[in-house]
Amino acid sequence: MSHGWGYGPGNGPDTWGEDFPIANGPRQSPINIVPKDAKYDSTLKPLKIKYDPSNAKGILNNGHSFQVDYVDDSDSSTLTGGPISGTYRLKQFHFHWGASDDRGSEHTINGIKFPCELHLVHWNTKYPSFGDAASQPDGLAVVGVFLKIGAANPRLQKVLDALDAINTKGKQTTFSNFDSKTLLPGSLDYWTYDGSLTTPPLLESVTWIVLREPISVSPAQMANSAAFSSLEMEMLRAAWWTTTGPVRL
Ligand SMILES: COc1ccc(C[C@@]2(O)NC(=S)NC2=O)c(OC)c1
Ligand SMILES: [Zn+2]
Repeated sequence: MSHGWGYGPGNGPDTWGEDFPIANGPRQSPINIVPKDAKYDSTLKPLKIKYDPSNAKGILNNGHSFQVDYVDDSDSSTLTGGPISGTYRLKQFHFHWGASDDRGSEHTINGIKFPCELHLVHWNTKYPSFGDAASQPDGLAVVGVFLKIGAANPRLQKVLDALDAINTKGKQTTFSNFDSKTLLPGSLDYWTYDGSLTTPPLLESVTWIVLREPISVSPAQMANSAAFSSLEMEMLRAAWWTTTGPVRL
C-alpha cells in the first residue's frame, strides 16, 4: 500500500515536500497571523456572502476530514467583494479538528491554535470548473472560521448529527437544505493573504479570507467529533488497512 500523506509520525506535514515539492513554495498555507503586524488596506471591500440552502448536496468522509458538498452549477451560492474580484461559487465546506481542545486549527493567531477551523471553499467562475480553478493563482477563495470552546452551537448540530452515518473513509450520505451562512460569526471582519491548499497537492491557488471573530462549539460537541480529527482518522485509517472489518471512528 503506498504510504500516502497524512498526519501521522511518518507521513505528516514535514514529509509532504518529498512527494509535493510545492510544500517549499512561496505562498504556502497555513500561516501564523499576528494581528498587530497586519496592514490595514482601505481598498478592501466588505465580504458579500449569498448562500442558497437548497444547494447543499451531501456529506462525505474523505479520510482526512469530512466535507459538505454543494451544487455549484449556478451563481446561487456565491462569495463576492472582500479582496477578490469577480464571482466565486461555494463548492464545499469542511473542518479541521484536533484530537484535543488545544489543537486542531491550521492557521494560528499569535501562535495559538484553536480547537477547530472551518473552511468554506469557493472557486472563481472565470474558470470552467472547480478542478480548473484549483490550479490557478486566483482560482480559489477560502473563508476560514475559527471555532473556540464555549456554548453549544445549535447551528453546528445538524452537521455533527450526520457524522455517524459517514464513520469510515469514503462513506457519504445526502445532506440537504443546510444554510452554511448560519455557521458564520456576527462580524465578517477578516484578514486576507495569498496562500495555498493546506494539504497535498498544496496548490498555490487560494485567496485566504480568515475571519477575526470565532464561532463557538461546546466540549460535548467537540467530543462527538474529535474522532474525526485528522490524526485520529489517520491512525484509524492505518488500523483500517490492517483489519478486515470497517473501523468506527
Ligand atoms: C483541489 O484539490 C483539493 C485538495 C485538497 C483540498 C483540501 C485542503 O487541502 N484545502 C483546504 S483549503 N483545506 C484542506 O484540507 C482542497 O480543498 C479546496 C482541494
Ligand atoms: Zn481545509
